[in-house]
Amino acid sequence: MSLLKCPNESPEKILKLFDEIYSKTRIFYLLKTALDLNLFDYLEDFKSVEELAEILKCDLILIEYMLKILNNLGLIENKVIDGKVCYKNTDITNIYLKKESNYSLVNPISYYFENIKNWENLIDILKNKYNFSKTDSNNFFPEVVIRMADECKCWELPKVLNYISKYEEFKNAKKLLDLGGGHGLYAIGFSMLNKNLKCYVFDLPKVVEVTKKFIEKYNAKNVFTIAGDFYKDDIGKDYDIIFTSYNPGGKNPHIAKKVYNALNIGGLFINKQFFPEEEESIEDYLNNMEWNFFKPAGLEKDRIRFTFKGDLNFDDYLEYLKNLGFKILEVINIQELLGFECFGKSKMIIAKKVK
Ligand SMILES: C[S@@+](CC[C@H](N)C(=O)[O-])C[C@H]1O[C@@H](n2cnc3c(N)ncnc32)[C@H](O)[C@@H]1O
Repeated sequence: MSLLKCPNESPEKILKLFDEIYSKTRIFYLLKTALDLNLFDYLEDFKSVEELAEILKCDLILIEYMLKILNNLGLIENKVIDGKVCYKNTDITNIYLKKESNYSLVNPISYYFENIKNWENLIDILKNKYNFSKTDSNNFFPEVVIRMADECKCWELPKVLNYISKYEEFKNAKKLLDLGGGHGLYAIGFSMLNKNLKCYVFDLPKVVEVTKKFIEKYNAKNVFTIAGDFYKDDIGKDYDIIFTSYNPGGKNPHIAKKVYNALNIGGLFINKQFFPEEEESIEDYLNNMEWNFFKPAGLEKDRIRFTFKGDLNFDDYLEYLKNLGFKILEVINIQELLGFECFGKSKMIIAKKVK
């Protein structure tokens, strides 16, 4: 091996790949630390680096750099006050990154910090050294739905509620089912928009215990829970609206049939789901890998993220609904409704039972 001769290809690509990824990973852990320290809760008003380091009991130089980085990321802004550089949250940080804010995303974001541990253990997961089927869906979902509540109430929930409230069928409805409703915020919101509506949240027994707490929190007098498993149990009948959002049965023909049977003629089936149909980007591959890390009992996951055994693809699902006796009134692209895309592409189908 000669020290005087270079290999045929430069190492630039390899070194840059690792360097770029390392930089992003450092930012990831820096953000985690900022949230762990509740740093943004202290930056509602301008504070100097010294003041903040003192409050947090942290190293002055390191805090100074941390603030410079957060400033660079657009999460905080700076101003010189009495000759000292001071920092405070930008508006978006005040809304979403303070623990105590009404629209705090701190809990949903903590999902990333939990999940990254799986990637640290990837070799064990790949070699199946971990038993990732230990938990079942009844124990797995209560925590998930609390996170989803915090997340949806920031944007998706009000957008969806207001969209649906325009429908005459909604205005005239008396009985609504939120199937796999989890936290129940959709049902609670619907009951606020139509005072004559009785709303039922159907979900697994341990999840409805969480739903009840949200019902109490929002003092929702017209919202009730039904504990059950929608694959096995009766979901009730005589509904004017059946709403369902991101539930594992949302692309399943048997659940669609149950919904059809439980709806009144003229009633609406409103189904908001991810319909992942292509797998092409590195993000898709990563997400699908992650989806396969973990298989709670009671959930028949399929290979692609957000899909389950027996699911239909989007076109076949619409065809199936039409054959059952639904008229498809609208398909809404959720990312257009939200104004941005995150977590993948989802659609909301609004179908009317016509026969
Ligand atoms: C991803 S969460 C969606 C929660 C809520 N609908 C939302 O969009 O924010 C899926 C929900 O389906 C419920 N679920 C899953 N399997 C179920 C089953 N077999 N029977 C009843 N509910 C189920 C979960 O407990 C959870 O509340």
